[in-house]
Amino acid sequence: MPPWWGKSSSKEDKKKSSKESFIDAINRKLKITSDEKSTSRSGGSRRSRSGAVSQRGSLSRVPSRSPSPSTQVSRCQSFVERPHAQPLPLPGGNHNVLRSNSGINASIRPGFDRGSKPSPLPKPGQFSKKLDRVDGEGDFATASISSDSSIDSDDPSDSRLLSPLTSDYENGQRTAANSPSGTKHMDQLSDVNQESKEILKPSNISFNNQYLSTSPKRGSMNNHVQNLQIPQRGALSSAPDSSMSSPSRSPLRAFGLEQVWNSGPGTGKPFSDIVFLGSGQCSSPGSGHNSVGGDMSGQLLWPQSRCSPECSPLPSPRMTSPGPSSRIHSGAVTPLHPRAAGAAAESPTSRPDDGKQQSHRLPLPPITISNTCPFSPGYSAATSPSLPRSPGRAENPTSPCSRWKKGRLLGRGTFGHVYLGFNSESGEMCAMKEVTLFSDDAKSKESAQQLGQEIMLLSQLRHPNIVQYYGYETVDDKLYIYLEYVSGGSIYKLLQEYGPFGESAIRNYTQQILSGLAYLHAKNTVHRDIKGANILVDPNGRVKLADFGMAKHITGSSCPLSFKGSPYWMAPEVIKNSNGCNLAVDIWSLGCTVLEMATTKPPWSQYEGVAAMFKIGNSKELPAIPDTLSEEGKDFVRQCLQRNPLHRPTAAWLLEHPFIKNAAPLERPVFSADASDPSPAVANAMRTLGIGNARNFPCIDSEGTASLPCRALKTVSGSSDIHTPRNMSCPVSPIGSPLPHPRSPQNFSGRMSPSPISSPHALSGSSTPLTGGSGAIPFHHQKQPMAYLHEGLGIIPRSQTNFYGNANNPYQEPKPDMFRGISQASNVSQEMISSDTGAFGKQYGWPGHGDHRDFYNGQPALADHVSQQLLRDHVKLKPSLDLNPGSSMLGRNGGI
Ligand SMILES: Nc1ncnc2c1ncn2[C@@H]1O[C@H](COP(=O)(O)OP(=O)(O)OP(=O)(O)O)[C@@H](O)[C@H]1O
Repeated sequence: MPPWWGKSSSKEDKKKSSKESFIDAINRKLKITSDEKSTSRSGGSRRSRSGAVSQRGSLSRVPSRSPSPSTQVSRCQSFVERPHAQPLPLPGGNHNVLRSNSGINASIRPGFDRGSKPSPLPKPGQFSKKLDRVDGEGDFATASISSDSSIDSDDPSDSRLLSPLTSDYENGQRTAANSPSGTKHMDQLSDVNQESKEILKPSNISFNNQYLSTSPKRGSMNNHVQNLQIPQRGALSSAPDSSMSSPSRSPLRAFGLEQVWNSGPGTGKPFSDIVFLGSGQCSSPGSGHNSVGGDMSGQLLWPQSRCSPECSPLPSPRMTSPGPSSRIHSGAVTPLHPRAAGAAAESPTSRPDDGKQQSHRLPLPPITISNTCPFSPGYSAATSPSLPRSPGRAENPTSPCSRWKKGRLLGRGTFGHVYLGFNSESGEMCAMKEVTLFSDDAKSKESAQQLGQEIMLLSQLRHPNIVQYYGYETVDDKLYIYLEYVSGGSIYKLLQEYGPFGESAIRNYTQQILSGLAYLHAKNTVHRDIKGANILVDPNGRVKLADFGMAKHITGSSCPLSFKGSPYWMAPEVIKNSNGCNLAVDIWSLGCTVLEMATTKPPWSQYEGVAAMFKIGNSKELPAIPDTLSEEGKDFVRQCLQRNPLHRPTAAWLLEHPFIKNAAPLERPVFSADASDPSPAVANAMRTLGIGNARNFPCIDSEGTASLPCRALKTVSGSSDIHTPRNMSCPVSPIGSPLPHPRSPQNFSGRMSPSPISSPHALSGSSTPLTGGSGAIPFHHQKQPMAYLHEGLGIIPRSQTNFYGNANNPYQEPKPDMFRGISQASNVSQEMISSDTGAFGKQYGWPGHGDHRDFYNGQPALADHVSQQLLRDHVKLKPSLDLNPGSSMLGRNGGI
């Protein structure tokens, strides 16, 4: 028995106990009600109409089985994703195995792996030796662990750029070109270390220059893996550090200072992150793993030591999540449940007599039924009370969400891993974000609250340019968050694959990003991690904001200091810790993202991480802007990159910028001739929900300012006055559009073949330097009295206009003629805007001056008007639904 098993009993007990509290905390956070439970249970008849439904009632309440194998094995799950992992044998041949390289055409292929042979099980001793050897090599890291296991290919700091151990799991090819970099970086680390201490003095950058010392030895690792790897207070974004939670992370991939310092273009490690800890907890770079999470008191971390099993072909028994396989393309993410998957062949901790645990339906029915299955009538973001786990549930295919099977790995993030989910009954797909919960950490309660807050926030969002949240559930020690599946990958990935976008694509994508941001900001919520890696694109060219791990609802009462984001996209005020929690930080990041789309790199990428942050935070310089962008594009970027956040236009304003207004529409409309019909999956879900005529399902326009029936889209899709009807996807379709694919992103840019990543140095030679925030902007200086649209909240007299009105922001000199045409906006939008503005303005004295919108207290600001309208429309059809924003209705809608 491996040595760690000796401790597992007590630790497992402890963990189990703590997990309960963790899950309870989430459930409390999401306001579980017995009504929800009742509702979902009573939905059996309705569920029966949908293949996607679950049958909660089948759950038994048999006490939990012995915990040791399941959790141990599940932690080793990642090993099956390793490059050389063999397909697991599927006992009984009765498997529903998802194997798909495409991820889109996943199909159930019973017995697919029947001929596969498991890899020989490594002996524990071998494993220990391997670790020890690795440890010995890993002492270069003097302090702890940073970062996550994220080798998400979407991430600019993708491990492919860092290590030969990594590879493009999309292409299934190892990327060896950068192989020397890792060693080089390690060698440089000590020098860099000293340099960083200088650079990171508080006088320069406002965060604590503390290093979390931990031993690179496994002793420390033990502590890590026992903990819920989610940063504490305020670190929504900083998910559990996967390097800790998932030792599978390669040290060469570790994101810490070593990457920041070596992330310049010459290093092949662009856009790496510095990892800050919130009060000692790990936070890790965002999916880009260039994200910085944690509060300003965060601590700078050193990269992960070489404890990573990636140094070893053997899986760590302490893996908390699937390891960052460099051949994830292989689709080798086993559909087996973690308890079965890792144990069967890959894990040294597996037990040969565990066959009865090897269910092939993933995820297994939850131990704690947090909510019902997405798309099921009983589904709700709210949850039902925990239920004891039935040992027989693995064999019970009728439990909630049991029809959702975990497919290939889509990407990795700070919180965990994202898999394709497929419902073999309905054919629906979704993205399953898997987060491993370890809750014996003393601060797990707080972490649970954060995670619950993120889920709560997501559940409130519904917009065609925001990845739709469907719901969540817990299975064993894992939390699954179900999201709309966006199959096209991220902008970052497209840039890496196809090179810079053409201006037409940039305009179009930017418009959609802005639409999502306008909606988000209207809810007084800041994303805080806008960048190419966090923006997904579907095959129709529709853009979806994703990764709300750092999102924050800004309440009027407090705005804690935050140091969140991805350094190269991070606004100066965030780095300088001066009012870094404001909506305008997203606008800055958007400007960086526009440059990223134009050049494949964010601004200041010619500087290594900390130097770039220093530049951003302290220099008056603004980045070069490529001449490939039009004057309108350059101006748009200048608007976004104004150092003073108060001078940055709002998202709603920017939607009227010529760069956006003149954006060419998609070649093909999102909606076909029969555009009034939602996708079959949605229609099916609606029927299941008993909502009524799917053809009248209301949609949200891109600004979150309107709620229109889908059928209206056909009419307004050609209108330039409403920003994004053509980009609407209404409503969320877990399957995707049945429409033929319009031009692909590469066709936007006209670049069919990958182009080399342009050097920022080269760019500087052919670019127009930006000179401060108020450069030569033609319309910027044209002043005339006018009304302003503030975050979609209404026409606001000039004298009251402020881009980001709040108590801390003095009014800004308006941007007069910038959006001259706004008052001539369509009647539809005008009506929607003005009708809401009055009430809101009266009630809150908008804008600013201390009063803040509080969408979460039931006050109907315009953005919420959309949700309210949605709900009202639903209620007309289903009067029994609860309109209370805090009720399960929102979650239920979100589950469509
Ligand atoms: N809805 C989705 N559809 C398709 N792929 C997705 C989806 N959500 C996430 N992914 C993939 O998974 C990756 C990681 O997801 P995401 O960034 O949301 O995780 P995270 O843990 O929140 O990351 P971060 O470290 O940035 O906080 C993405 O880069 C993307 O490749």
